Amino acid sequence: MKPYLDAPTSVPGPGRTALLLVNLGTPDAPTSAAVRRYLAQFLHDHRVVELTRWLWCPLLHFVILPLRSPKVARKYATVWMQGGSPLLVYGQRLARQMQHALPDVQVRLAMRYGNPSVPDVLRQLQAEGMQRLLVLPLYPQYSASTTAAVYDAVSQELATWRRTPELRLVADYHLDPGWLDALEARVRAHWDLHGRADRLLMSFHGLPKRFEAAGDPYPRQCEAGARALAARLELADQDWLLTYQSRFGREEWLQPYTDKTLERLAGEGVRTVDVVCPGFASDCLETLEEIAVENDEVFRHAGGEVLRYISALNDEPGHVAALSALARRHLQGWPH
Ligand SMILES: C=CC1=C(C)c2cc3[nH]c(cc4nc(cc5[nH]c(cc1n2)c(C)c5CCC(=O)O)C(CCC(=O)O)=C4C)c(C)c3C=C
Ligand SMILES: [Fe+2]
Ligand SMILES: [Fe+2]
Repeated sequence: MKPYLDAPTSVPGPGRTALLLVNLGTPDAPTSAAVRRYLAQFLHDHRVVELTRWLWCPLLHFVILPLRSPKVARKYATVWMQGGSPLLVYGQRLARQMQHALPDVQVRLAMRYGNPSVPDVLRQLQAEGMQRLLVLPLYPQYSASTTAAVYDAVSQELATWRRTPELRLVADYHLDPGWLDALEARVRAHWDLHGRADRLLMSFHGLPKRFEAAGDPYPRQCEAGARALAARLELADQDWLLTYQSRFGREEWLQPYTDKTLERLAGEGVRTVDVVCPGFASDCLETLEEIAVENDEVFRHAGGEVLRYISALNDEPGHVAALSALARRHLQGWPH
């Protein structure tokens, strides 16, 4: 029998209720070794890659990690910030702002893969006397590959505790009015500054098409959120498009693909596009590099003139307010 991690005998600190924000994760450094460590953890998760390990492990260890790690490390180096990876830096700023908005709750950020890890942060909270835990995965749309993987990490850690906290898990917030308000304001602020492009592209992280057939609600939630945002922005059908980015591997992913759509639009004579990525709570490699650099090149190479990337909500006051209000609602009925 595995020994359980015992609760501390005296419970210090004011916060009995904790809010754990969890994002996907990121390497500790923009180096090949650090990226390899991170990708190895990420791509071993059965929620992310469902292939049998007899097949996947040799491919991962002998082909994907050696080839991909140095390449991806070079990309991370181009977006790296003073305090680390953008995903981590913006996440920490968001957590800090939300702590101000929720002073009676201990607000922490963890990463599903890499650091600060979910087990490490949960143990810190346990040492501080946590009795109730609300987990808010920073994914507006639910997917088994992201949201459920966060649930797994939390429950795997709590399975080793003798005294577990009361637990609530947020599934998604893809139609949350406060979150939509923040997104709408973000796009309108961009338009006020730069004017409107010919099209607004709403680009979401993709998923193998197989996930949709298996019942993952992700694509439906992306569509519903995109339609709601378009309605708030008073866009006509021909003025906006929903696309999926960040394909990984050879199989078919959700379509239409972002890069192919940009090529097509340029070919049809569209000169300018604004791109917003409503599935990313924080800017990261997939927005700052893949959209703002790679897809900008794709669009211009195909004859487009300007691709303007509209940054993620990050630690904007509207985002802080929306997620804090959302957390408040989920905390209802719990004493602090
Ligand atoms: C926002 C939702 C996300 C979904 C859904 C998602 C699914 C998914 N991703 C991969 C493979 C990779 N994703 C990578 C990076 C990455 N993915 C998300 C979000 C979602 N992924 C974020 C926020 C990030 C950025 C991390 C950062 O540090 O900036 C990567 C790593 C980068 C690379 O090697 O290209 C991979 C790999 C799969 C296979 C998948 C669904 C099954
Ligand atoms: Fe392996
Ligand atoms: Fe991803």
